[in-house]
Amino acid sequence: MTLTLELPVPGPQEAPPLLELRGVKAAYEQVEVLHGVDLAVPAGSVLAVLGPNGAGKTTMLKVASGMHPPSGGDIWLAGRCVTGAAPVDLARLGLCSIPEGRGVFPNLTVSENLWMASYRGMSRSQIEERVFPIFPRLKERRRQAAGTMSGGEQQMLAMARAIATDPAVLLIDELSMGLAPLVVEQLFEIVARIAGTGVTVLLVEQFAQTALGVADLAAVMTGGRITAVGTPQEIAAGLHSAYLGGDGSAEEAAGAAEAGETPQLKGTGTAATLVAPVDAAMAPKALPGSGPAARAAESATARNGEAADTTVALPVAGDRYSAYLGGGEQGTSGSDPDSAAGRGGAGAGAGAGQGKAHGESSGVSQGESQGESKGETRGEVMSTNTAGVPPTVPAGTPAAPSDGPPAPPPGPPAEPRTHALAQEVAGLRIKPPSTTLDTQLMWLGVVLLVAGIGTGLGAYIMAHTTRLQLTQNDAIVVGLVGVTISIAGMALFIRYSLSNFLRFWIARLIATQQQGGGQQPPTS
Ligand SMILES: Nc1ncnc2c1ncn2[C@@H]1O[C@H](COP(=O)(O)OP(=O)(O)OP(=O)(O)O)[C@@H](O)[C@H]1O
Repeated sequence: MTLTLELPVPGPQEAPPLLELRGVKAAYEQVEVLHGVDLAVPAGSVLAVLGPNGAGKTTMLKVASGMHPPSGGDIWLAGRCVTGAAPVDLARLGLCSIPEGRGVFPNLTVSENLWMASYRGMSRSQIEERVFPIFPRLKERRRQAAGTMSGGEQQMLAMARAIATDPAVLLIDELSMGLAPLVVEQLFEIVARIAGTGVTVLLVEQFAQTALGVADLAAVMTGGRITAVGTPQEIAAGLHSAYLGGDGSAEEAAGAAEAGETPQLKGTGTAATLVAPVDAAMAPKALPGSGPAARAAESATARNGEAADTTVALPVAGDRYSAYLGGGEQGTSGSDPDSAAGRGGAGAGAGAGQGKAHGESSGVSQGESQGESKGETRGEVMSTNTAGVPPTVPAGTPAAPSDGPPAPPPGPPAEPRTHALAQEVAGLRIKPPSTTLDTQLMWLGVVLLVAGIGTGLGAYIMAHTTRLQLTQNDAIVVGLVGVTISIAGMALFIRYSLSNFLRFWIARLIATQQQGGGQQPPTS
């Protein structure tokens, strides 16, 4: 009898995740806080990790960026295991993090803070040219001490510094911390724009609604583990049923999303509690200008040669709606931040109600121009984008207002920097973790080597001096003992010092060959 096994063959477009945590454990002072985190971030996607206080989100990001050593598991970047790599090396490759609490230097000016990004080889003027068009507010305040700026501006500065390094992967920790909901919304909009340029984003947030609005994928972390992964809709529905005991339907979740207050996950342990209004947390808040479809439209605009409007003026309601329409024009009635917030909430509510966050909610159509009220491209804010697969836009989607210029068809987002990163990461030197015992054995090897040489020399000298006559046989025996000790010492030294060096070069050679014979660079 012949048994035939059909093994699944990966499709040609199935790229490995750009960043992956496999069974990652981490501890502080022997107390384990991550108990085996598995998470894969596809190239070019935005993955939002939600979770209550103390779940381990920050620790997870610290481990991913090399700032905290894992006590188990591995970190993979662009197909290579980078566990143990120094944070500065990962940052040089393009894995940048915006830490909780912003991490700006309060006594330095805005410009001086930005110049810190020059470690990636860019000049000061290049950094400013790159950042100021995106953050005009920072340009206005470039000579101001960072510590005297508002919380939102400081967070902007932290983001600007990360963007200045031309990152491939951005890790963002609690963007919303201590900020007003409207500012949070504006910052998340910038995140969406950054993602639209092909940057892979892993963000952790407690403000579920806004984070889900920009995410392609979402995950929930509780008690040091990832407990759910899915589309933002699935996660929103799951949270809803978990905390309210309802059926988690989108309709139910949508019902109270117009309440307007920013929801927050709170608590510790395996179950979080939601701070009121509970329902508002369930419906992902569709940020105009964010989400895969909007990013695709923006990317298409850039490809078609139009100047992509990357200026995020505050307030930015007009820009947000123009992003949906694929053009660079400002909306006609989008300058009122309050109404913008209201529209966002209403859009999210309606979207969740239909299962895919249609942004053409009544709120929008009331406040916006005729054309925008028909802009069904906004419906895809909640679509899933996995493994670099371009987000799709529903068939028959009108991409522009009927009386306006035809907008370019939405296309795939900008190419993620996967290939460049894969090449760079192949050459990354990872210093293997050396234990105290390793070091001690290495030094023992050195001591034995010296002692062996000394013994051999001593035997030679004694055999040739008249004061202490040794027979030739004695001299040979002592000499052989010395040589044996030297060889043992040399072996120990090589084992515990040089072998790490050799292993690195062999691994690098193999990785380079794999890269050369594998995926070809994308042709644009
Ligand atoms: N430096 C530290 N020393 C000791 N314990 C720590 C340290 N940092 C964090 N912890 C503990 O690790 C656990 C996870 O903390 P972590 O900050 O990663 O959680 P979090 O999900 O990011 O929480 P939050 O949302 O409040 O920032 C908590 O119990 C915390 O007390």
